[in-house]
Amino acid sequence: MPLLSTLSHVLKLSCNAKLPSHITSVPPFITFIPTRVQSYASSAHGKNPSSSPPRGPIDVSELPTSNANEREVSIQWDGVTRSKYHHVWLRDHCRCPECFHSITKQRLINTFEIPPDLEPISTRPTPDGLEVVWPASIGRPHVSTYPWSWLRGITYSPSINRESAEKVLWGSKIAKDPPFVLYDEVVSSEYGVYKWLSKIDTLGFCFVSGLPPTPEATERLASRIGFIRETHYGKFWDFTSDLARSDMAYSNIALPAHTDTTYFTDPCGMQLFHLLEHTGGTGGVSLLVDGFYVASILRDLHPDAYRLLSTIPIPSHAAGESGIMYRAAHTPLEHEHDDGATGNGNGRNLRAVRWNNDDRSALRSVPYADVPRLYEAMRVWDQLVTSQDSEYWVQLSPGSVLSIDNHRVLHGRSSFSGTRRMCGAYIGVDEFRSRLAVLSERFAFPPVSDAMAEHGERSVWSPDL
Ligand SMILES: C[N+](C)(C)CCCC[C@H](N)C(=O)O
Ligand SMILES: O=C(O)CCC(=O)C(=O)O
Repeated sequence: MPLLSTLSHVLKLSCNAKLPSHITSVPPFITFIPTRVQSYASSAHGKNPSSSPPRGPIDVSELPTSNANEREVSIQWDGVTRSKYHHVWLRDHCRCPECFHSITKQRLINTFEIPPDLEPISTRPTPDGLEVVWPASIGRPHVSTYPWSWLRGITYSPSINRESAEKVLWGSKIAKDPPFVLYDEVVSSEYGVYKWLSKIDTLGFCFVSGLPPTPEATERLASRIGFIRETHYGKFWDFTSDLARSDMAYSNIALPAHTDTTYFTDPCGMQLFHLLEHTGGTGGVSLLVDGFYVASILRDLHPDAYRLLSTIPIPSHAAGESGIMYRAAHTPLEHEHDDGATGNGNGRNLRAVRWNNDDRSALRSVPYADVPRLYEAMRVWDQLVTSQDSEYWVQLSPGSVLSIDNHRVLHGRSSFSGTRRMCGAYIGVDEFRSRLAVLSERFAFPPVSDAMAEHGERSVWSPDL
């Protein structure tokens, strides 16, 4: 299902807001977009088309104009849009074979030999880009040419909103049409993996259906993303309620909505769950909650609670085994290098949700005055997480894998009786993002870069470098 129709469909599903008074009825094809749906920039991949540079060669008659002063080069893109680039920045970003390794994509130039007061001998707009001639530093002048599309896409003055693929937030109504892909397509084609990972990147989870109900098929699926992340639970896990590991996941009690491995400084990025068997009992229903959706509600309705959960690190531990003592502290709401959440509480660059109240350690370093307010903030957060509007309960079954973005979607389960066997694996967030970024170079639209579109190879001017 194309993203747009997914978007409108999911928005319809998650829309609980009342219609504005002037709208008395909405034809089925029109989607009322609740104010709460925000796009969260993720550092995963791709670029929002609106921030993408102009594609392809520029018509010579429409070349941008440029001029240089003692500090920077200004480029006038059109009548109203202008960008400025410091000379030292331009020289440092030369990507000719002398300054940048075309195969390893690593810098060769020594940044710190560039004179801080460097000025170009000349700058000239050309059909291939901005040509800059630098004074001789090693015997002869150095000529750099910067493609227009690269300069436009990387402009930092003015900076552009580099939102990547938007996140589509959801509530309980996602149950009507949850995202899924087919196992055969994922194991047989790169495009199938791209579809799968794109859905996880956009929605935070995705089912993969049509698997053989075996650990082997599940492990094969996990390896389509990258290497499995081994932890103190082992590499590929196959578990039941026998307390084989000293963690309540290895029991039959209910687990409230949480994210895993909050006790790691780098919590696992993805996890796969495959229910292989449940006999002789009931329960064990799985729970999913979109942490980004809940955070958007918290930010709009309880900004003080949002700010507290964005600024106070909460400690967690894993200490069930005598030879294990993992400890780490994270703010439950973690942002891109954005001080918005700590400053004016806008927090529009939410990067991750870290929440596991059962694994939380003693609160030992919260300022006295903040303790009551922090408990109130956690209570409000918990009320939103456990609300009917947020909770998506789903009964897993053999042959279908649940894959989750553990930096966004909380998961849990109801208690159960009988014999229940679950297998799965963790994947590192960087493995997930790298795999999706590489697939996006081939399959994303619009193409990530002209070189990829034209030659199918990664250019030194790739906007992701
Ligand atoms: C997934 N697997 C059963 C292997 C481990 C579960 C770990 C659960 C732990 N309390 C946490 O939240 O990280
Ligand atoms: O048993 C389940 O369905 C989920 C267990 C769980 O929450 C976990 O392993 O983190």
